[in-house]
Amino acid sequence: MPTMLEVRELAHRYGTGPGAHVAVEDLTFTVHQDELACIVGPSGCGKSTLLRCIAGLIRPTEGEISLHGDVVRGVPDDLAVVFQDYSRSLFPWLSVRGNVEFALRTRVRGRTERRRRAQEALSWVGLEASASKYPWQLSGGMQQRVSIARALACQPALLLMDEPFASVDAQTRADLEDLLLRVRREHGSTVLLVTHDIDESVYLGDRVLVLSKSPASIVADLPVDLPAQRDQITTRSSPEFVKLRTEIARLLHDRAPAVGEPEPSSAAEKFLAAERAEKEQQSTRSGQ
Ligand SMILES: Nc1ncnc2c1ncn2[C@@H]1O[C@H](COP(=O)(O)OP(=O)(O)OP(=O)(O)O)[C@@H](O)[C@H]1O
Repeated sequence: MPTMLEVRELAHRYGTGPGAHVAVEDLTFTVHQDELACIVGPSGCGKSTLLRCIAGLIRPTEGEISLHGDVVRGVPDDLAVVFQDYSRSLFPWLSVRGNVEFALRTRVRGRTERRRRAQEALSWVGLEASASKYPWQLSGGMQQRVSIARALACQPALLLMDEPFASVDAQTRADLEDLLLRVRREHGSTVLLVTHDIDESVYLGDRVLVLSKSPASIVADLPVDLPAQRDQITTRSSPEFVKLRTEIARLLHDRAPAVGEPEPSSAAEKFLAAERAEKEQQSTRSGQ
C-alpha cells in the first residue's frame, strides 16, 4: 500500500530558553493508505501536540510531515479531525444534515451534491432518519456519530481522531468502535487514532504505536495480528489480543521492579486493572 502519512524526525518545543518545554522529540513513522494506526501513550506525553502538528495547526520546531507526498505547511484540505468533545465541535443552531453540509461548503460545489454526500455519510453511521434533528436533540453517542459522518463526508485522505470515544459510556463506546471498524471495512479510509485506552488501541488498530513518557518518542510499533472482522467479546478474549495488550501495558509501565515488587507481568496486569477501573469511573460519570 502507498504511504499516506510520513512523519520524519519530528520534534516540538513550546517556548524558548530555559523555560522551554519539549513536548515531542524525534518521532518518525509512516501510515499507509487504508491503514488504521493507533497511538497510545501516557497522559501528557505529547499525543495532542503530535496531532496538532499533523493537522497543520502548529508548526513543528524540527522535522517534517508529508501527506500523500506533500509537505504539510498549513491545514491540509483533505484532512479531517474528530475530537473527543463532540458537544463543542457541532453547531447547535444547524441541523444534523446542516452540520455535515457545512463541512462540505468549500470542498463540494453545488447544493444538491453537498446534500447527497451528507445524506450518504449519515446513512453510513445509521443517522439518515435523524438528519433534520438538531445536535441537542441527540444522545452523546449519536452526536459523535454526526462528527464521524461529517469527517467521512469530506472523503479525507487522512482522518485524525483524538480520543474520539472517551466521553461516552462504555456500551456506546463499544458501539462506536464497531461502527468505525464497519465503516472502514465498507468504505475504506486511512485513520490515525489517539487513545489512552490500551484495549481500544488493540481492538481497532492494524498497528499500535506506543509512545514514551514526555517528551514523546516511539518505543514500539506493533502490528496487530487479528482478523479484520472483530467482535467485542471473541476478539477481546483471544490469546493474541491479551498478549498484545499485556505487552503494551508493560511498555507503558516500563521500569525494573524493585526488590519485593511484583514481576513485570503482574505489574502490567495491575496497570491494566487500574486502567479498567478508571474507565468504569469515567463511564459512570458520563452516564450520569
Ligand atoms: N500550548 C502549550 N504551551 C506550553 N506547553 C504545552 C502547550 N500544549 C501542551 N503543552 C505541554 O506539552 C506536553 C504535552 O501535551 P499534550 O497535550 O500534547 O499531551 P497529551 O499526551 O495529548 O496529553 P493528554 O493525554 O493528557 O491529553 C504537556 O506537558 C503539556 O503541558
